[in-house]
Amino acid sequence: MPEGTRSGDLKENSFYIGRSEICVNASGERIGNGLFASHNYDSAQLIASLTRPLVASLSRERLRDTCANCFVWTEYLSVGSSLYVPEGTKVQACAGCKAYRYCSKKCQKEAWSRGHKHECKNFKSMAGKDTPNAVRATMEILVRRKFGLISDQAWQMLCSLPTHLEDYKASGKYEELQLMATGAGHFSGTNDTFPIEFITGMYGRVLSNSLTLITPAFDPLGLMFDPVLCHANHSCDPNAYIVMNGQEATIRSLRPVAKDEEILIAYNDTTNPYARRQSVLEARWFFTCRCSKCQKGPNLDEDNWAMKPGTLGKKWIDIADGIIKSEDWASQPSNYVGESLNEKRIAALQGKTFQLYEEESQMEHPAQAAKAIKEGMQLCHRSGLWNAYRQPYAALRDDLIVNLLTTGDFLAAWAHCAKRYLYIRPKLYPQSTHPIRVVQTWQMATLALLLASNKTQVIPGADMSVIAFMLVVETAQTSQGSHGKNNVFTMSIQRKLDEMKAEWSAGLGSNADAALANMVPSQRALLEQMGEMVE
Ligand SMILES: C[S@@+](CC[C@H](N)C(=O)[O-])C[C@H]1O[C@@H](n2cnc3c(N)ncnc32)[C@H](O)[C@@H]1O
Repeated sequence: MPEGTRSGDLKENSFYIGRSEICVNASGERIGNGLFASHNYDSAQLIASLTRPLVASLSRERLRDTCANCFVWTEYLSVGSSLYVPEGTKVQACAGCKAYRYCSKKCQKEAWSRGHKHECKNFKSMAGKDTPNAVRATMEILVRRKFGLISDQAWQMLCSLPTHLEDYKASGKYEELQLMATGAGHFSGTNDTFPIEFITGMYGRVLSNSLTLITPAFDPLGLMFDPVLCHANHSCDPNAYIVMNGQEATIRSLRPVAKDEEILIAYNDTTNPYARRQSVLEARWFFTCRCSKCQKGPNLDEDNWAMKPGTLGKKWIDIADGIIKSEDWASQPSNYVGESLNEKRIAALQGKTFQLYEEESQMEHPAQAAKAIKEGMQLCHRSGLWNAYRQPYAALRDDLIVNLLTTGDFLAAWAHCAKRYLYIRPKLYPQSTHPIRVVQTWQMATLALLLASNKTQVIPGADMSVIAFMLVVETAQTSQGSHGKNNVFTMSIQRKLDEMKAEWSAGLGSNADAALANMVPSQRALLEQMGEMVE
């Protein structure tokens, strides 16, 4: 792809596509394209904005409660999402296919002219079939191209993305790919337009290049596939990220990006240990990551254990040996720690915690999930091996907080939020404007507001309304950097802050600012004590 290529849908022409510096093979040859900055950017700046990803396909779970056009999610929202979704927002099924739902006539009309008019009957004929979203996305691409709704430029850019067909063949998944592609061609009525080999390649591109479609609060909704966004390569030490604002997708800088530097985002959780990151990237995207972080090997904070392998207690040695004997995953590369028996034992315990984490993330029932989360966290804590920030301990705690909020155990949720706020997030997300850190702090602020309104006594002397105010002030500032001033998430926090300031002024009069400033230091000190309430 020549330098200077731009997508027609871009609002800002602030990057170009060129030969990637990070996509290299073992001999250092450049084997792919990537996005490069056309200007210098400071951290927490907008690099580019797209009115809408070319294709966005909701997951099965979100099809029933999310607008297929503007992606507003309407039921059982996360704390982050419930901030900006107007109460009472509902979605209604398309009368034709009954598969897609829309929150308004306007959204339905937009989707209809974007291409749904050509695919509605296809989805109707698939009623009752549990079609994966990558197949639906492939069908949409094929239909829209067939009817001239994807420009030649966007099409060429899509077709230049790697299909990874050879990798699918090598991993024994090619036949399944062909089967799905045959279905996509048949049900979209495009098998007269595109040969099956081409459709298989396009399906391979969707599987290995699509990004996660998210809400502005980073809740996963499905996948997106876009000629520009999908040219961004991965780094475990990214300089940028994608944040959504309704339909709009923006690329923002996580740290300063120099003109002509490659724009790199994270495809997976970069807080995971080295071996885990490598194997996830290999399995899902078929590459060996040689980013600046991976080049340092398993020697960074993410790989630190809280104690030496040889000092593991007898009980844990027995548990680990039991796992090694009975479970295949104990010796998988993703759990690799080292060659000695003690390191293999640690790898087995690590494998167990990741297994529990992955299982609980799939569980729909909060009580079941809570059991697996607690088991995983106890293993991390009681074995003495894990620092609070080492994965999956930190991720289990994140899920525990959501679980406790769902079941109404607000005080326990608060204790874990305080622990995370003080001891975990500065390690995992050192930038104050890191979007995950900002969303987590907002979750904590909402909880503080709730505890304040319930007049919950967290610890003696604590005034949760002051603590809530401090957290809302913090997120109002940091969300401007993480999400941008015009993002619905940022604007809703700002509105909340204005409301709170008005309430404080009504209560304390013209001295409100000075009185609050007086209370903040002692409440901050109490908040630090709250970080010690849980293990
Ligand atoms: C979304 S595409 C990115 C654009 C792609 N590099 C291209 O040439 O069009 C994802 C694919 O890019 C490659 N890729 C992305 N990040 C990489 C990295 N850090 N190292 C090696 N290959 C990478 C992998 O082939 C991956 O499946």
